[in-house]
Amino acid sequence: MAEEKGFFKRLVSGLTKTRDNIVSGMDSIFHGFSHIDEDFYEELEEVLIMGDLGVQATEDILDDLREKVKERHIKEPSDCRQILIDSIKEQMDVGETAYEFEGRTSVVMVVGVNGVGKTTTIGKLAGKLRAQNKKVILAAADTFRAAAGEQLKEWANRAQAELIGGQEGSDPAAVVYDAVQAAKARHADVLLCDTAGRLHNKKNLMEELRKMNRIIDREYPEAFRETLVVLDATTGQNALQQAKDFKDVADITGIILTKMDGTAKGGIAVAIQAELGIPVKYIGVGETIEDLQKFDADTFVDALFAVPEEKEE
Ligand SMILES: Nc1nc2c(ncn2[C@@H]2O[C@H](COP(=O)(O)OP(=O)(O)OP(=O)(O)O)[C@@H](O)[C@H]2O)c(=O)[nH]1
Repeated sequence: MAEEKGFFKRLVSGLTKTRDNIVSGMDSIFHGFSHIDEDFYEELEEVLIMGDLGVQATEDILDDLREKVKERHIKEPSDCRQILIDSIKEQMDVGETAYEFEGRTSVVMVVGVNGVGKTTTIGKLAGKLRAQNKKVILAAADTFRAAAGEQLKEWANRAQAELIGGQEGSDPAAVVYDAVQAAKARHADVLLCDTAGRLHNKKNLMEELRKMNRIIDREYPEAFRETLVVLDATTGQNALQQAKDFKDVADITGIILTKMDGTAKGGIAVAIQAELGIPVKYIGVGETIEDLQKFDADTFVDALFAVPEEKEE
């Protein structure tokens, strides 16, 4: 319980810039307007768009707000605050997020373009699983980028996980094949595959991912499967676009949003869940191995709209 409280506090403080960007703007609208009119909705719309909630989610949230204002005969702008909070939660609802792979023999494919924090995130995830006493193997199947393998090796050491790699420029599918054999032989709980994410050639990327998936299907049919996309929250709408692009080429089961600490663009989590219906499973909140947290939309929205002073003890 105390830990939960600490977690919420940290989340509240980590979201300071996002809060300044979205909630402060909203609150000044709720207090600045004396009645609810078109200008009121327009200004709210601007704040939501500027807060990276995305065009689609913003429209849906405001449609819902308009409807409820009408239904409930609401006159006071400030009475809209709670409706808006509930509406954001509703738009983000993707059902209960499952973390089944954490408790089963599984293969987790991790995709994401260079620079988003993919390697760091895989290291953190390996650390998290190791802390649960799982046997973890990492596959360095991002053979395209020089030094990616080296960096992953460091993380593997840190997390005490085993690393299966290949030569730079070698076939990623061959690395995955070797890693699957190792995972089976050593009775690994989770095989985490660091795969390349070069989005400029979607057809090749799709082929590459298909090839890897075929190998896993054939060689390791008993393994539970998960495909996670790593996105950099600080890139806002670009992150949303990347998620869409990856969704086009693979069956994405979850998203990891990195660099949520200190960004003003945390609203992107709303856009991703509302527009794509894919759960954000984890958020990165710093550079160390402990800085990966499970994401829960309701807690996120509550933390975003929390008044920080009130949460201090
Ligand atoms: N503040 C912060 N920094 C992070 C987070 N995740 C990653 N980083 C940093 O982002 C930088 C890039 O991370 P890498 O893991 O090298 O990301 P990458 O370049 O995507 O790796 P590849 O995809 O393998 O090329 C590093 O300096 C990380 O420490 C996070 O959640 N918060």
